[in-house]
Amino acid sequence: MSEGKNVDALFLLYVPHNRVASPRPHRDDATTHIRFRAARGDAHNRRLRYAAPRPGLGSGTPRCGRMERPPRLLSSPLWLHGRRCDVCVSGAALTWTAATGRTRIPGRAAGSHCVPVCEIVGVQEAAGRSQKSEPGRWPRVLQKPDKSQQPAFTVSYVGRGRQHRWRCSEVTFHCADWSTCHQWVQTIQEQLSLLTNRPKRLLVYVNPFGGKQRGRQIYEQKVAPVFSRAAISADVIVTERANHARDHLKTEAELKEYDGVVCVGGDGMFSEIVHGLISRTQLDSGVDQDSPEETLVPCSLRIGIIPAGSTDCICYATVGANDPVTSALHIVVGDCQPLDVCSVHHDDALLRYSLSLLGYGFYGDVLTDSEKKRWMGPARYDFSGLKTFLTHHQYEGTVSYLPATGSVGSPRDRMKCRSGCHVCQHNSPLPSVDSLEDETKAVLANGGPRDVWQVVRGKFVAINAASMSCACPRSPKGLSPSAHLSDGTTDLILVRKCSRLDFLRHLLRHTNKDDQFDHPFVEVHRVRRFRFAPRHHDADSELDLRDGGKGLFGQICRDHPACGCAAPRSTWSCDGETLPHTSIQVRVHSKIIQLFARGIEERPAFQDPGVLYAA
Ligand SMILES: CCCCCCCCCCCCC/C=C/[C@@H](O)[C@H](COP(=O)(O)O)NC(=O)CCCCC
Ligand SMILES: Nc1ncnc2c1ncn2[C@@H]1O[C@H](COP(=O)(O)OP(=O)(O)O)[C@@H](O)[C@H]1O
Ligand SMILES: [Ca+2]
Repeated sequence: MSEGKNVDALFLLYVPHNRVASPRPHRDDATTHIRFRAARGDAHNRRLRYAAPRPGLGSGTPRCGRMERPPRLLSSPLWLHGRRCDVCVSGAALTWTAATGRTRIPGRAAGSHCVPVCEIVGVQEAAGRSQKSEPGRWPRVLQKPDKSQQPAFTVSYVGRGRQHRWRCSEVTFHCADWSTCHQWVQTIQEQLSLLTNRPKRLLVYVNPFGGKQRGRQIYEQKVAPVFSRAAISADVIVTERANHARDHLKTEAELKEYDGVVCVGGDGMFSEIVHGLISRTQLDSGVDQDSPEETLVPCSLRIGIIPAGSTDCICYATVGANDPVTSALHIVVGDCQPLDVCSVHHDDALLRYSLSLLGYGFYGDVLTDSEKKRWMGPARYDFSGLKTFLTHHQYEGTVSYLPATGSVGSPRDRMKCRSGCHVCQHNSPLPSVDSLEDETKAVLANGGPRDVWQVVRGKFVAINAASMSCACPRSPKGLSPSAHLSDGTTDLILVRKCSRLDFLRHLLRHTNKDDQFDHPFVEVHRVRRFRFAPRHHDADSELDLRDGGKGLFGQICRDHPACGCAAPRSTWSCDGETLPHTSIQVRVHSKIIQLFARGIEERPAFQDPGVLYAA
């Protein structure tokens, strides 16, 4: 969800009447455990203040900085770390302020705090002593309230750490009596139940062998507690083989029962989920995926990625961090980030879909070599990367591409895709004719902008298509730093024949601020489609590759490029999987899937500035 959508969500939260004081239906919901009941007018409740929203409010910017005061639903003095606080919840935010200047809360820059309702994870009654959360750590499991102890409730909420990491923070308020405590819990839960974008039931696939083989522990120790705090129920499947998740999604899973699908693993595991969901959606809609000209039907279920793989580039490029708790919290708050998907065909057969990197030459060779060294874990890429760099092969072929005419932005404009990205918003959906400039209308009247295929022939060290930045811990800015998540294009990077030293210079620029495209042997184009054909393309040699490219013929040519028996070939790597053909056609399909993410936040949408509403 973008910052803008956050703001919209806050507006939606304004409640048109005093819900708290009115009698309400009894609801026993196994998931949320909300029990509505009439408010009692006893002595304690008189200390609670209920306020109906005033007409005309709610038009201010609902940030936690200075703003118009939103209508309060409930406010009362409570105790935090033994000190009195004025606590208030509105449809927009939970706020608490130290009652006097002298009673400032230790460890806080100022005595006022604000948590937007849309960033509250959950609320629970929690009796007992005051509880302090440890920054960066998951709060310990709360004890069931012991009625003989002091009544208290704990609010868990999104806290922002460094480098786009989120953590589950918590604050525990102590109340004078249980009645007050119940009222607070009910009121906050009621506001949370109005957030319709939040998932309630998830289907989770865990790859126990991805990355450092910690997928299962990561889910159990870091993610499940967050889901449980948010009252999300999950059906968990630990995969038993490659493509288990894909096949289950494609044919068996009762998708209607879920609000989203989550994978715990790396980019390869995410790719399985995407293939399963896209195939299921196209099958259900009667779309022939083997036809490169078919328009794909977008998938309705959102996908969450809990990073537990080797590269985790999708997570890094869509959230800004590869941190399981951060990703779990993006799922809890119900974020939504559309993504482009490239279909990769060989003639009239779909080979795969690609979301991040489609690479031939250097990255294809790294991937092929690294697959034999899976036992090394994520380090296999460094080992195979060095080996492939030293062999320094070049591959001959023809690249044809269709430039993304009419789209905003270019690969070298340094406009990074961030939360609420205007390039992605502008480039689709297509603008209505009325909104176009006269000049554009004239071009359209003359038959539209001409789609002219461009052709490049030669020897290449690498041919890469980056449909997103492909930022990852190895290269925090990525293969194409200004590529966009959902602009309907992919950045085609051609690294022509060059010396090993020049290629090293190019690679090193992926790790510093210099422009990796600023070399005479590198060109980059933003495209909607492209094709590649290796030199001496013929059907028989494709068959060799279909056997894994490991036939005697293929091996000799790769190892002895000068033998003259045929041009050496690389293999395409598609999001970490090798393709069985070298001759391919690629087409970008815009916004076909959606993630539980919001794009990388430029600045936090909400901060805890210590200054709240203007008086
Ligand atoms: C001298 C230092 C040079 C450093 C250059 C680093 C450039 C790294 C760019 C990496 C882009 C990665 C794009 C992501 C691809 C993934 O889909 C794929 C599969 O991931 P996973 O399932 O998690 O294993 N990963 C790769 O193809 C790894 C490429 C690594 C190349 C060194
Ligand atoms: N239970 C399993 N056993 C073996 N392979 C699996 C299993 N579950 C998934 N896979 C496959 O493992 C591959 C790599 O998984 P991934 O989670 O992406 O880890 P990594 O990032 O280390 O490559 C994926 O292509 C997926 O198809
Ligand atoms: Ca893109």
